[in-house]
Amino acid sequence: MNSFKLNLVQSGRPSREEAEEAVRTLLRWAGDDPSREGLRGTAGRVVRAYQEYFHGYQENPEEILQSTFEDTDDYDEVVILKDIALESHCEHHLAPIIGKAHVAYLPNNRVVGISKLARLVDVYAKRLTIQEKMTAQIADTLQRVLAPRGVAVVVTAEHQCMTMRGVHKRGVTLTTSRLLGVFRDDPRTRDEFLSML
Ligand SMILES: Nc1nc2c(ncn2[C@@H]2O[C@H](COP(=O)(O)OP(=O)(O)OP(=O)(O)O)[C@@H](O)[C@H]2O)c(=O)[nH]1
Ligand SMILES: [Zn+2]
Repeated sequence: MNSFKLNLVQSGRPSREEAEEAVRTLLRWAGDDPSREGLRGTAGRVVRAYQEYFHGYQENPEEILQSTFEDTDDYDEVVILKDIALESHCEHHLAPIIGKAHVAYLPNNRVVGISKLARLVDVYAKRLTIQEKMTAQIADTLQRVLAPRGVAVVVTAEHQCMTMRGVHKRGVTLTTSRLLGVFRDDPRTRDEFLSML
């Protein structure tokens, strides 16, 4: 989502009290009484949890990648950050998506602090999404901002909407990838990346 669309979403944002009331409505819909003692604080907790689950809407992924280092002694090999824990939610059922992301790039003079790669994953994961879109967004943003010689992103995750409900299939993982630049065009670089995973 670009910043213009993001602002539109934000300007229509309900108040915290309205969000809590919506949670109480869902609790009544489930068949319970939101005013009973055990549930009295639940609406507030759920809204605070939503702030965590969806904090990616408040962040600008391009800003995260702004601080780069150029003093690398001409380092020109693949940089790969593996096994980045990924916590997201599907946009169809608001159910958790739990998995891992692997992010690689081949620098073109500039490198970025490795924590920023993990932060970039989080920005897109902490929004409502589907895995294909999240994978593409992570890769495309890296390519656009750092302009490296190539980018590769692989995400493997389990979708709770397939385990807790619906088709009820446990232990199924979905793998998605986006390869750009040399990772797409040069089989040796692609193989090197895949063998490092
Ligand atoms: N491609 C893709 N599909 C997803 C992702 N997350 C959830 N889905 C799927 O989105 C689909 C939504 O399908 P619908 O038929 O509209 O919804 P539904 O009736 O709840 O579907 P079931 O899950 O089959 O019960 C389901 O097949 C989900 O498995 C994702 O990240 N990528
Ligand atoms: Zn889903």
